[in-house]
Amino acid sequence: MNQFSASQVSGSFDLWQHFRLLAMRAIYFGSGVVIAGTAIYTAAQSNWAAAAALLCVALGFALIGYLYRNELAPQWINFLVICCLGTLVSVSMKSAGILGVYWMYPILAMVFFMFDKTIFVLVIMLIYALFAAVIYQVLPFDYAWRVAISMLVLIGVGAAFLIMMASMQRRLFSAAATDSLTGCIKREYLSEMAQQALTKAERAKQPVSLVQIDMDSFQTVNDRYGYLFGDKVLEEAAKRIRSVARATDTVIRSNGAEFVVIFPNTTGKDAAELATAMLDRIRHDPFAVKSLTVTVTASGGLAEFKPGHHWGEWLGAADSALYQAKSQGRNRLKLAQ
Ligand SMILES: Nc1nc2c(ncn2[C@@H]2O[C@H](COP(=O)(O)OP(=O)(O)OP(=O)(O)O)[C@@H](O)[C@H]2O)c(=O)[nH]1
Repeated sequence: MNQFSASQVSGSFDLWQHFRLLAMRAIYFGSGVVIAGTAIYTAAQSNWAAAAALLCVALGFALIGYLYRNELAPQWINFLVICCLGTLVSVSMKSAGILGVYWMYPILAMVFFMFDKTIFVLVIMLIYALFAAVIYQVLPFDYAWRVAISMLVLIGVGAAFLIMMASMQRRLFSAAATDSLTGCIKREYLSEMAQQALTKAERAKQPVSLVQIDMDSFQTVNDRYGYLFGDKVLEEAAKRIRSVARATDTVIRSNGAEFVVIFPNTTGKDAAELATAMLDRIRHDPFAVKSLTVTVTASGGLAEFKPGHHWGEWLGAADSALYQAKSQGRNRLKLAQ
């Protein structure tokens, strides 16, 4: 329908992924610079072996930052990075005691940007468990429990921030992608929605169908009853289409008086039943605005996706079927062959 799922949000409008990319670049280069500084400090104390090791780590960070400056690094690289930082801080705790604690907080904060939500919880729990074990070993109990609790607070605040970001992003996407007249998704997102539906269907080896619904002789409706009346008809027609669509279906206003409905996990036969119900809902009850009541019909062209086809061919097949429906007298549904 016109609600947006998390996967739809993860399309072109993914602010969080963009923000993560910027943050990760800063994290890799920033960590590289900080570790290089520590290497210089260590060298100044004539601890050459440790200084050389730190310098290698710093160069490694800078290299990852450079290689992944335009895309997010794979999760396993981030996992190695976080393990490396965790180990450095744990070792520094052993030698510097409580001074090492100050590095634990930024590392915990980094985890929020480094991992996809699928493994984020696991990684943050692992890192927290490591840090908690080290602080309980190194610090007196009175310090250790306070530090452990303050870290939990940081994780809680970070998690609340992530949840708020996700909800804000959904709202922003919804506002930007919704057609103000009909409440359907705007035509600009049609190809993206079609491609997403195809990718999911191919991955899950499921059928997927779409129908293109076009209001019949809409120019005549506008000419006879006025453009504002036409607007009300489009608004109401979209509501009727959505009232038949299931929660998983996507309704897009693909043109002036035309809608596309994508039916995931639905064969052409089952989609035809839904599309017929949509056309019935449009034609059966007259559209009423003030004292004016007018019966309007619509035509539909339906196509089930054929494996190996391009999404453009899929839309083209539905378009040809719609053309047939129009040329055979309108007010009917045609299925693509
Ligand atoms: N009221 C209103 N009309 C619109 C809007 N967008 C497009 N239209 C009108 O919708 C009509 C679409 O016409 P067409 O689809 O080309 O042709 P038609 O008259 O519907 O005829 P067939 O499609 O052949 O049945 C045009 O007259 C457009 O001006 C809109 O937002 N509001």
